[in-house]
This record gives sequence, C-alpha cells and structure tokens, in this order.
Amino acid sequence: MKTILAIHTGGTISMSQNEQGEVVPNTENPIAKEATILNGRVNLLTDELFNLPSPHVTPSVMLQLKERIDEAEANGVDGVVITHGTDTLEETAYFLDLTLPSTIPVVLTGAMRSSNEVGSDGLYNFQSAIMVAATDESRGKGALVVMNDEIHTARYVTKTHTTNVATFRTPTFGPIGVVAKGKAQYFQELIRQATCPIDHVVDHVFLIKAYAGMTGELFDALAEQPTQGLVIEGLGAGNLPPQTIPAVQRLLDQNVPIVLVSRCYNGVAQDIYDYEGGGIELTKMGLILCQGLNGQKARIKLLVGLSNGMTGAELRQFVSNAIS
Ligand SMILES: NC(=O)C[C@H](N)C(=O)O
Repeated sequence: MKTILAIHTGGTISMSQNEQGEVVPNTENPIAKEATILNGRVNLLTDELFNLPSPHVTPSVMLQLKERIDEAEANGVDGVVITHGTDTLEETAYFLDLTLPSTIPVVLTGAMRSSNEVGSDGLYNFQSAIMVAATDESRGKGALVVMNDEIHTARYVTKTHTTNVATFRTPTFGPIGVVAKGKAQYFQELIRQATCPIDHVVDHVFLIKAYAGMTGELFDALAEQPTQGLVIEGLGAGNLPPQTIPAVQRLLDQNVPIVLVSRCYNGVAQDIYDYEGGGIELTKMGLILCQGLNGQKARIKLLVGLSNGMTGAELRQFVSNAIS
C-alpha cells in the first residue's frame, strides 16, 4: 500500500461559512480530520504545516513547504498531497515544480466552496489528489494541480474564475490528464525542465501589467528602490507603449533583469513587431522574453533563478523558453 503525506496549508478547503455567509478560517482544520479517506487503499499521513489563506502565502512559506517535501521524500513517502488556498496555488505549485528535485508525485489541490457549503468541492478534490499521488504514472511529472477532475501541470495552470469550481484551466496547452471515477488517466506528456536548487528567497522581484497609454512612472518608482528583478506583462505578443521606453531603459541601466511576457490569456510572447516599443526593440534592449508563462509564473521563475544566484546569460537562459 502506498504511503501518501497530506500537507495542509490552509485556504478555502479548510475554511467554513458562518451564519452571515462569510467564509472564515477555522482553528481546527476540517480537511485535516479526513485522515481515514481512502482507508485501506492508501496509508495517509497528515501534517498541518500552515493554516493560511493563500493571499498570506509568501515565497519563504513556499520554501518551507519545499523543505518539508524534501524531508518527507528522504523518509520514504510515495507521494505528497498539498491542500492550499486557490488564489496563489498556481504560484506555490510552480515554485515547487522549479525547486524540487523529487520524482515522487507532488499534487496540489484546494476548493472553491468551503467545508460546510452545499456542494463543497474540498473533500472530493482532496480524494482525487490522493488518488493521483498514489498513481505510478504521476511520478516524474513535477508538481501537479488536481481540481475538478482534471490534472494540470504547475507550469501552465491558472485560476480563471473567482468562484466557479471549474476555475483551474491550462490555456493554450490544456490539462495533461483527467481523474475519472477515481482513476487518473494521462493523455499528454510535458517536456520536463531541470530543477533549480535554492536555500533562500530574494525579496524585491516585481510584476507590472502594461495598459493603453502607459507611461514611465511605475518603472521610475522601481528605479528609486532596491529592485532585484521585474516582470512586465506586455501588450499582445509582447509590446509596450513607447512612452515607457526611457524608464524601462533606466532600469536596465541599473542592471535590473526585466522579463517580458504577454498579458493575453492565450498564446506566447514573441519578438515579432518592429515599431517603437515593439517586441523586437524590447528584446534588442535586453528584455528577456519568456514564452508561455503568465506574469505570476514568470515572476516565480525569475525569483527562483535570482535566489539561486544566477545572473547575466545564465539567468536569461533559465528564464526564457518556458515552452521547451
Ligand atoms: N478558494 C480559495 O481557496 C480562495 C481563498 N481566498 C484562498 O486562496 O485562500
């Protein structure tokens, strides 16, 4: 029988609705009590590591989680399930995907309806995640996200709806598998990437979204403080309004690595437009084009690379080309 460690970190999956209809954290985590779920089919261990709404999760919390998983793998568990708030679940999942050298399945899940709401999806998702973690084919796939009967890769999955239980989607590429009546089935293979060891996390890595008529003020503000890295969600295929360029150049002159992704939900950023502020000018200036990742994932990747001590060409190589 497989031994699966469930690490609980908080989020709606461990919250309840009060009489006023407000969703509130519990001091006793109701999902952690479900230690007998799938009894007889898996040996489930439970660790209540955190009890945080996921907007309270930081990169240093993610690092503590990674270290707990390393320890569990060294102690011989066959797989890990992490329950997590959905707001930042994709960032924690990708952080683990980038930093964990493990081959054991690491499966994140959460809920859109809290534990006592009608149609609560928490227990169901938890059970599905355990089953995926106990499946041999889930090994060596990096961090996975299991929600609403779908298996997604950490690299591309994103939360797309504020309340719907079908909120987690993988734009452009789609999920890599499904959970159907308790069985995990895969139908796509993701090209794996090398993982990156880190033992601390850097702090000042920012994310800015471009918009029509944007000017340089936000970039100027970052140039006034200790900015270690910046991700810009550019327009369309990866373009910026021309009025931003002098301020972006000022940050580059300060040796701040700047990563360019698209603010579009689908597609990849590319250097195809040759006009002022177009992707061709931006990449010639030295912005790092990161294809396929959304802004929050590209920020995690930049943060991990910087935390590893990468600079220059090595950092550029690590952050770019997420799709290959
Ligand atoms: N569905 C959820 O888990 C959302 C919640 N605000 C959280 O991320 O903690």
